[in-house]
Amino acid sequence: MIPITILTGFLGSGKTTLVNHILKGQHGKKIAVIENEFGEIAVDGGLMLDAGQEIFETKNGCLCCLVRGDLARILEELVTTRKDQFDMVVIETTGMADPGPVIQTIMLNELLTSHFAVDAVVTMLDGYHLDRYLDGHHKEEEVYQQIAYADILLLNKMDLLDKDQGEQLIERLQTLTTVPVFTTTYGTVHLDKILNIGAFDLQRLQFDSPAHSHERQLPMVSVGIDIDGALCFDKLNRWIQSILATMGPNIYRMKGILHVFGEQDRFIFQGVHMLFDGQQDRPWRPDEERRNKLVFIGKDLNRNALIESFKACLVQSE
Ligand SMILES: Nc1nc2c(ncn2[C@@H]2O[C@H](COP(=O)(O)OP(=O)(O)OP(=O)(O)O)[C@@H](O)[C@H]2O)c(=O)[nH]1
Repeated sequence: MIPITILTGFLGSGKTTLVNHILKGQHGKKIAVIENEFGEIAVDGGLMLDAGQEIFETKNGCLCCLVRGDLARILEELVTTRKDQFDMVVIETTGMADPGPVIQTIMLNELLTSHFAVDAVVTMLDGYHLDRYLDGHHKEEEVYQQIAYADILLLNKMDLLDKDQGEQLIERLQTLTTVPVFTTTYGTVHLDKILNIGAFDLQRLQFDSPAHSHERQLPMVSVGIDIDGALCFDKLNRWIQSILATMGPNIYRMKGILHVFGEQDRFIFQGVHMLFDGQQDRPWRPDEERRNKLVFIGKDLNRNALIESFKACLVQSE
């Protein structure tokens, strides 16, 4: 049986960072990684190493693919046409999902159950924002669900916490679940701790969320922008400052690949609430269309204001 690891975790917790760690690692294992994303515009494919086609091979021989919806089809294709090319699978679920439907997709399909076995649900947690998601006004049911489903927890972003904060979070997690908690920074974890460990426990599928609440939560929405044209860097900077100041608490996740005027390199930006990171990336390829692709995921986002204020950063709008 081929083991499947289901990697889950809330928006911006560090799942894609861990996937890149797996794809880059010289671990000698043949791993097929399947990415699944939420958001109007697919950005993760562009942020992953060597993305470009539906299934591709990375430098260390891992297979990788990007799925929007049809998980069963991709797994069937892997097992019927590429079975000798990998010996384990990692599925990265969207930050908004509880992993239940992914597990069901596998377990209710005869072809899949004859080849695959769910090995573990690994849940990535954003240590920096975790308290916020577990408490009060900003409480996120999905985070509780992802903890409840987990066979292993990875408490990530330890670089942003001091020792006491880290210990307090671990203690808090131990009141919610009995599974092992490993701490990570940028998803760096020994793969033997999370892959092919035989930790999956079907019982966890029937849990009652300890945090089930009847408070009305605002729905999570996504706003995608996909336009051509070059951006004025100064205007872009001011725009980012202003959206962080006005919408930061409501922006759970933002990410994009941008075309900055006069630059040969792609500009990548990533954000989780007020934490923002923007940097130059690899050069645009000659055959690559220089478009600006961004996605915002959050609550109570003003779609028109976001789109129109972004368009005002294009050079031709001066
Ligand atoms: N400081 C710090 N930042 C991190 C760490 N891990 C990831 N990040 C940053 O957090 C942001 C989100 O990381 P991703 O790996 O894209 O998170 P994700 O869970 O795949 O996000 P989704 O797109 O919501 O699925 C990026 O800017 C990362 O560089 C960490 O350990 N420390």
